[in-house]
Amino acid sequence: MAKQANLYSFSTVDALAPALRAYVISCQEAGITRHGVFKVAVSGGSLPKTLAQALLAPPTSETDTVKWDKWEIFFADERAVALDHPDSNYGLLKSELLDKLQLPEGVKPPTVHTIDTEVLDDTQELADRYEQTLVRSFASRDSVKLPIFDLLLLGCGPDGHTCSLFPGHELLREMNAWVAPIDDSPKPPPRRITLTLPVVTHAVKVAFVATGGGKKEIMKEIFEQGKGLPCALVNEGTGERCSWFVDNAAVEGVSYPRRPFSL
Ligand SMILES: O=C(O)[C@H](O)[C@@H](O)[C@H](O)[C@H](O)COP(=O)(O)O
Repeated sequence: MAKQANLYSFSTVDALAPALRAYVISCQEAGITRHGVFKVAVSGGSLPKTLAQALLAPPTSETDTVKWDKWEIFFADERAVALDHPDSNYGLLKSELLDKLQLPEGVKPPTVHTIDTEVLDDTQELADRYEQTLVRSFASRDSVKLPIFDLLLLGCGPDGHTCSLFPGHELLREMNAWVAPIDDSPKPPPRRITLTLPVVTHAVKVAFVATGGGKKEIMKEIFEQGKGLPCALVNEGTGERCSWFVDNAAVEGVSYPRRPFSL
């Protein structure tokens, strides 16, 4: 039987954060070994806050280092708004994490790939331009069928959506584009762009962060039934390459086996 997603559950977000940090750093090291940089995409929602808690903590050993200068940060999904708009995922990551980095002198900040805000009125063009950004980073679209992120850091919505891939939406069937527009997102704001499912499932590693009791019903559905929910499709498409970092409240009553966290 194919190996399944890892479910790591912690008593609190405070207990989850150090494990998430260790996991991200191990993905960073693998990325640097593979191609000299760490290519990671992040979502919006509550993720940037938890990520900041994990990554802004002081190092506990010599190898426990976030090598920011090697990071290339992309957005797993982004809202079609200006970068300083309160709905911007970039804006959220900036205020929660990027603005708080204390880089030693001479260390360059991470490279952050934002959307092209010149074309906010046209989500197809916005998606196409973001795809071109990916093409430039991941080599030409002709030579690479799909980009391979070192890590995707994702959230899980109360309806089982992830990135801006919503249950039952036609975007789940998109097999060609790397980045797609959506104009009718059920979660506001409606106009967004998102990585497509094949890109998500092609990543070296995928990590979900889901916390709080508000997630327990959907976690039951994802892990016990699946029913074509976007998060379940990611689990199926990635198997053991996928890891869930959750708190106990989010998986109360979920029968899927938890694993003790280890790298
Ligand atoms: O921009 C977005 O809306 C997100 O990328 C979205 O996919 C988010 O990750 C989930 O809705 C979970 O959000 P929470 O972590 O806040 O529940």
